[in-house]
Formats: sequence, C-alpha cells, structure tokens
Amino acid sequence: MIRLGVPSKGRLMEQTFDWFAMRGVRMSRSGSDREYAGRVEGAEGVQLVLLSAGEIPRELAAGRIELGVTGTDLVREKLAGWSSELVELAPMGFGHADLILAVPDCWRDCRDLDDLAAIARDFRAEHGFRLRIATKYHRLVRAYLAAYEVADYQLVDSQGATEGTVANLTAEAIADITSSGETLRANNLRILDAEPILRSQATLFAARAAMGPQLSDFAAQLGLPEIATG
Ligand SMILES: Nc1ncnc2c1ncn2[C@@H]1O[C@H](COP(=O)(O)OP(=O)(O)OP(=O)(O)O)[C@@H](O)[C@H]1O
Ligand SMILES: O=P(O)(O)OC[C@H]1O[C@H](OP(=O)(O)OP(=O)(O)O)[C@H](O)[C@@H]1O
Repeated sequence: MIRLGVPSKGRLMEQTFDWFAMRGVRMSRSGSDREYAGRVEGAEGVQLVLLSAGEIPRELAAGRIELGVTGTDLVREKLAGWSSELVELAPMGFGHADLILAVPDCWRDCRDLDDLAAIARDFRAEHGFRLRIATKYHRLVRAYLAAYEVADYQLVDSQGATEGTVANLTAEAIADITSSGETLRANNLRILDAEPILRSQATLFAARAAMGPQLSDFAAQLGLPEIATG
C-alpha cells in the first residue's frame, strides 16, 4: 500500500486533487469537509491521508506515509538534510511563494542586506536588545543571514499573522512567505532588495526508504520521468 499525504484544506488541497485528476487519479474526501479520510479512484493500492501541510515532511521522514505533497519551503525548514531522507518526484506548478525578508516601509535607509546588517549592529547599542525578526522559518532564515554575514539579530517565533508583528511591536522585521505581496503592503512592509531566501512551490515528495517497484509503477502511471529505485 502507498500512503499518499495531501494537505487537508484550502487551495493546496484542491490544486493537488486537480493535479492528480489531470493524470487520471481521482481523489475526494470520503465524507464531510471535516472528515480527514479520502477516496482514491484510478490507482491501485494508493491510500489518501489528509494532513496538515506542515506535518507532511515529518510524516514522510518517519515512514508513516510513502508519498506526500507539500511546499518545498516546509520540507527544507522542517528536515535538516532533507535530501538524504526524501526525493523530489515532481514540482507541481502551483503554490508558488517566495520566502523573503521585509522591513517597515518607513525605514528609508534599509534597502538591502548590507543596510540591514549595519542597522542591526547599531540597534543593540541604541535599544539594549537585538533587532527582532519574526518568522516560522528559523532554520532557513538563520542559514541565509549567516551566509550574508548578518549577525546582530534575534528570531522571534511567529506561527501565523507574521506581518502583524511589526505593528504590534513584537518585531522590527519579518521573514515570511509571499506570493501577491498584498499582505506585506497592507501591513506597510517592504521586501529587502535581495535574492529570496527560498523560492517555494508545491512538490510531490517520496520517502527515500520507500522507493521501490510499487512507487516506480505509480510514478510511471502519473507520467513522471523514470525514478531511481533503491
Ligand atoms: N499566499 C500563498 N501563496 C502561495 N503559497 C502559499 C501561500 N501561503 C502559504 N503558501 C504555501 O502553502 C504551504 C502551506 O502553508 P502553511 O503551512 O502556512 O499552510 P496552512 O494552511 O497554514 O497549513 P497548516 O494546516 O499546517 O496550518 C507552504 O508550502 C507555503 O509555502
Ligand atoms: O503575498 P500574499 O499573497 O499576500 O500572501 C502571503 C500570506 O499568505 C500566507 O499566509 P496564510 O494565509 O497561509 O496565513 P498564515 O498567516 O497563517 O501563514 C503567508 O504567511 C502570508 O501571510
């Protein structure tokens, strides 16, 4: 049996269902919108497991599902050394979002990472604490800022509504996912002029430990390029 983890709600779930339907595999919830079981038609031996997008990386790594759909951002954030545990079978062409750093629009002198590094250096002396960056992407943000030699900051954990933290005075800057940019604009934030921390999209992942003939057959049925097994 191949257990396939799919996000349990919203656009990500609907677009995942559409992606599989285009490839001849029809998925649906078994019962009401609140029931987290699902049906699969058009593929033998595949069981649908509806899960939080954020839990799918760990479920794959733990061997509780063999395949999973989630954003590349969540896999890279949640699993250190993700590529030793998972294989990227197919980018799915939706759920595009960039993980970016943003500062208050009124910080006229903060345009890029060099400016941020300089402001962060002065911030502590001036305020008695390090500049706060709100995010749920701790691992990715730390690695990125280390690469650009930004050091004088602290991360503040924010699991949602991250753009609100600056107005709420719990952070000076944020690192979060954006697609249309509307949430940033509505909260008077501006993206730093720099490469995004990550460009993410919804992706079909397989657990490396589960690779074998059954997964290969299913991948072939979906029209994916031949995958190495073992
Ligand atoms: N505005 C957006 N546009 C496109 N993709 C997005 C957007 N916001 C989030 N995503 C992507 O959707 C995926 C799920 O995001 P997130 O964990 O925030 O979802 P959620 O619906 O809050 O899920 P959970 O059930 O874990 O709370 C992530 O990979 C993220 O990159
Ligand atoms: O650039 P935009 O198109 O405005 O999208 C960006 C927003 O979408 C996501 O939030 P989501 O709605 O998933 O809620 P969250 O705050 O719980 O993460 C993300 O965290 C941003 O807040």
